[in-house]
Amino acid sequence: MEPLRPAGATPDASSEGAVAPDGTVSSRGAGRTRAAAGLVPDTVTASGERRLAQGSEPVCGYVSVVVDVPSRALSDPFAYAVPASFDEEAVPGAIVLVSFHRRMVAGYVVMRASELAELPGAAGLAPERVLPVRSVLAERAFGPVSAQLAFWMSREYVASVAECLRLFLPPKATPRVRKLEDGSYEVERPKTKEVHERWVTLTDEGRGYRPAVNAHRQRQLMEALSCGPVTTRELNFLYSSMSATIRTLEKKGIVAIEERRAWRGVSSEEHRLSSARAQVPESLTEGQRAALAAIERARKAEAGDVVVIDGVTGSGKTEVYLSAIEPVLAAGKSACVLVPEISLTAQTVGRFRSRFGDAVAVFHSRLSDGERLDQWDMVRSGAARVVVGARSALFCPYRELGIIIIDEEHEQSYKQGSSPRYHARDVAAEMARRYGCPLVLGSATPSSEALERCRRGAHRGQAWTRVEMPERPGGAVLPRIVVADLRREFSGGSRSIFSRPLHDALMGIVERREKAVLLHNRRGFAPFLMCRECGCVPTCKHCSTALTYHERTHTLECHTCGSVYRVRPYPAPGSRCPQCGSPYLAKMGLGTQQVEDALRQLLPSDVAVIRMDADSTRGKDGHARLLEEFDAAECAVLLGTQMIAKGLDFPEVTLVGVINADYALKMPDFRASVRAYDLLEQVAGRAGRGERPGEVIIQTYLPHDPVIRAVASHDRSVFLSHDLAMRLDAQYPPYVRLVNVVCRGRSEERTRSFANRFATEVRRVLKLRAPASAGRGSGLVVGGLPVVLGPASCVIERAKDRYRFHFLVKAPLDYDVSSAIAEALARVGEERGISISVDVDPYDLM
Ligand SMILES: Nc1ncnc2c1ncn2[C@@H]1O[C@H](COP(=O)(O)OP(=O)(O)OP(=O)(O)O)[C@@H](O)[C@H]1O
Ligand SMILES: [Zn+2]
Repeated sequence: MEPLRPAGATPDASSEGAVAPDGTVSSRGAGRTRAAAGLVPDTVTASGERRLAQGSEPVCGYVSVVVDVPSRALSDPFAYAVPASFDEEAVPGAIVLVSFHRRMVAGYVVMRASELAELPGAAGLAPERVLPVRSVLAERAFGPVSAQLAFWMSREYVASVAECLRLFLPPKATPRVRKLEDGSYEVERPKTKEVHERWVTLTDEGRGYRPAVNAHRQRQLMEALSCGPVTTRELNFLYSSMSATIRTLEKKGIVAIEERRAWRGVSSEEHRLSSARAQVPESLTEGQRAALAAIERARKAEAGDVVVIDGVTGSGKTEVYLSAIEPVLAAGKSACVLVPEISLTAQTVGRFRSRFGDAVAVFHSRLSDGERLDQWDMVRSGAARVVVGARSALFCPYRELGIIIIDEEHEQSYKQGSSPRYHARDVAAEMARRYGCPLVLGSATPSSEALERCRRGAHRGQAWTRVEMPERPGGAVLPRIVVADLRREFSGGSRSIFSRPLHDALMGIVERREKAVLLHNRRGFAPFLMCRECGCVPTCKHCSTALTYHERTHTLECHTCGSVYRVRPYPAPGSRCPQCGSPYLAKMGLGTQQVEDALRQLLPSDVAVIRMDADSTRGKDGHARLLEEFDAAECAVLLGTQMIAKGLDFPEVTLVGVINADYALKMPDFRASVRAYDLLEQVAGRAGRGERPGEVIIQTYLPHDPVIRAVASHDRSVFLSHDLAMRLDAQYPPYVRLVNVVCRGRSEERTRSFANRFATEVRRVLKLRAPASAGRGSGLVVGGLPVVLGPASCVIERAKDRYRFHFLVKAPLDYDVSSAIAEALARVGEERGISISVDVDPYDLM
């Protein structure tokens, strides 16, 4: 056996701890207020402005304003004076127009004081140097807690305060200030408008009114109104033009017309899915009662405690959420429920609406601007006190937040992929702390971060408690799991997509007229090589990650440390598996469409084959339509990518098949196996949720991998003990914190050298901050000093014509790594043509 040899770089090991000559470094104080330098600009056009401050107006107070300019360096607020005419509007939360460095910009008021010296950091400023607020662009858009949260997020995620504050604004409300050619400025306002509807109601007098026998129209109108108010739009639609009749009866005082705000996005569209209702169950399971008791304790404690519901698939977590929200609403407070974007289907939303009616606002990415704005206003006005949405629903203008619930807590989609790169779980925990309300995290496969915090019992001063729900209600049992060993299938001469066990099970479904779900996962697919005979996937010698195959250069590359290995994949002569020497070291890849074709060939034509992937679900109701089709079919197979794995509750599904579990297993990322485990456990959970028992068939070349063994035995510890030992050994979360810094630029050389300078600066800052007691060369992370790894090329080396280099910082859990990076960033400064992204607690290391 000949080992693969590195042909390129070796890992950077130059991060040595050393005693700093001087332990302290001055840093920019967050929340300090400065004076904005510059002259009052030329003129401002009054487009959209009600009025502008006059230079001579008396000053009635001072405000701290965060200016909305795209620079990380400008996070500190600046002081402005409040002219008397804006006394009432220039309050914290308002958006104002101010002049800043000779131009006009929008800014957010974060504090107000009557004397300049009362603003933090403004003590030394001379009042005559402070410029006036020129105009108020929008009334109060966020409250004081939101402002504090934005400052917290800015520090935690090394992002500008303005960009964090923007999260709390009404949808599309960020005003743009543009300089026109003639030197004047124009404020572009959001274009979305409110919609009002006219409602027709019977007056008290009208109730006894009997129209004349021949007054046909009037009789129709009276009948339509007998059950309650109706909109003029509906009346005109039902009885083509009712306007004249309405006017007549209004004059007589029989009906009244009232204008009300219409809430777009609360479509009373029928949910045809059988499972989109949530009847109150006759009794709760023991696990459900225990979970509710823990949530109730957290609610009473008012300390922002966290309850992790560790409940197997189908254990009834949704029912726990619904029951936990009831006392919150009874206390007059609001509830925020986050679900993964993919779960925001008729099924989940229907369950909440069937329990709480129209008081449920919903946020998902398919809403139009108008719908989004209305849903937001519904929350602000108090008309909706339950919000169900994807991660951004955290930032709604809640009236007294009383509970935050995050379903499928382990989901990667809770991490925002662009700046500010926050994680909804951590922001929610901080919000829970500030509001003193419980945070509930539910999952069948809780994240290792959540489990570790529960094991310790606390995190950042909040209590973390885990409650198990090990059983499905009503006697439903977890499905039987069969592992189909593809190596044996291959050596037995089979080249089919379906192994013998999966083939037979599908035939059983056809015979019994049941339903099956087939998973073909290709998310984040990076080409890799795998031995078709022994299942070996070449991994890096310096890192425990799978190597990525580069077709052009015939190399395997490690994207964590940069090592490069030459390779000849099958069918090139000389192809050899590094483990068993087999010539079948082949590139892996198979599309969903190919699987669909094979299914149609295999199954009789009266079996519905429904494919759900990014292509087939385009369009507004793509998902719902396909699910309804599956629901309505008598006998069907639902084939899809990971989007079919979660949350779906179809009792008639008795078979789940996984085409190839190994795509999910071997990704160049330390979280690859936990993602594979989560996915397999979730998809397996779609089987046997009803009365009939379920079966799961997992096809794999790696039947002995701890992930497969854990799923097969319904025993998470088989996987966890292996995964956690690896993470502790390699120093990965949940034992340390990671920060991934990516630098992008058109010039490869300049980007590389910038990344080097930045990494060097980070190392310097870390050294300076190290306590004198830290020994020389101490590179320990757990309980020791942070280390910097890299820079190296990113997995995706070049994207959109930009070269990408990254370095990783590993720091102890309680180390303030964000401020160290912020300080290093301030020292290297920004460079033209190079963009930097700082990702604290990253999920995507590609
Ligand atoms: N106490 C109960 N008695 C009877 N049926 C219940 C009870 N609680 C929940 N159910 C039903 O059990 C089914 C599964 O519940 P639910 O979808 O909430 O599971 P889940 O824990 O969210 O599962 P997953 O993690 O797989 O999404 C639903 O059809 C629900 O109506
Ligand atoms: Zn490596």
